[in-house]
Amino acid sequence: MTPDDLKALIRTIPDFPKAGIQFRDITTLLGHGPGFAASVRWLAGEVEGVEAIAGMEARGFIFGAAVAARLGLPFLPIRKPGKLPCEVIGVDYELEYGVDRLEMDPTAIARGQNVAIVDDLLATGGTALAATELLRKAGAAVGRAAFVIDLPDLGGSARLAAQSVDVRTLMDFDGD
Ligand SMILES: O=P(O)(O)OC[C@H]1O[C@H](OP(=O)(O)OP(=O)(O)O)[C@H](O)[C@@H]1O
Ligand SMILES: Nc1ncnc2[nH]cnc12
Repeated sequence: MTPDDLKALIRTIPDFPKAGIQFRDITTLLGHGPGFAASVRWLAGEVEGVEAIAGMEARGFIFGAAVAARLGLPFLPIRKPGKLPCEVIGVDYELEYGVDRLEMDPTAIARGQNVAIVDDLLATGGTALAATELLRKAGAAVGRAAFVIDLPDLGGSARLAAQSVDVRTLMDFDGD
């Protein structure tokens, strides 16, 4: 399947979760077996060579865990607040339509371990930057991040690049 075939599987819902947001919904891609498989294959190819995959709750778990299993790598869940039973480190952040917090177990990775971030979508980059900060605090080397969808108008890709993260995106939606 081509990137255009995969893009055609994304559903756009206007004014969700707030007025003015064009919500790019992956539910329809996940519901298409060959499309989901092709997306996971593409993501895995972009991050091959790292030692672990980190994914952000919730949609990052879907793609991140599938990529980690495909590559035979550990998967590191970065969670929304209050979910992890252990001591955590956390970061508050802003995203396209709100504010939130991410937490992780700081003992989950070895110092210097080369970790790639995988998520469904990159918008302002708030989520991925918070994950990068957390992973680096825990001692990881974060050099790469891969996303199915980029919203380039919101600048996340440039923000991550400024933090020395090599960003890979399968498709973009720029105001269309
Ligand atoms: O680049 P940003 O502006 O930070 O936006 C991108 C983030 O927004 C969505 O997650 P959301 O917080 O909506 O949570 P969900 O995965 O639980 O749906 C998406 O899955 C990304 O993680
Ligand atoms: N426009 C958007 N569609 C889907 N998920 C998002 N996360 C942040 N912005 C989003």
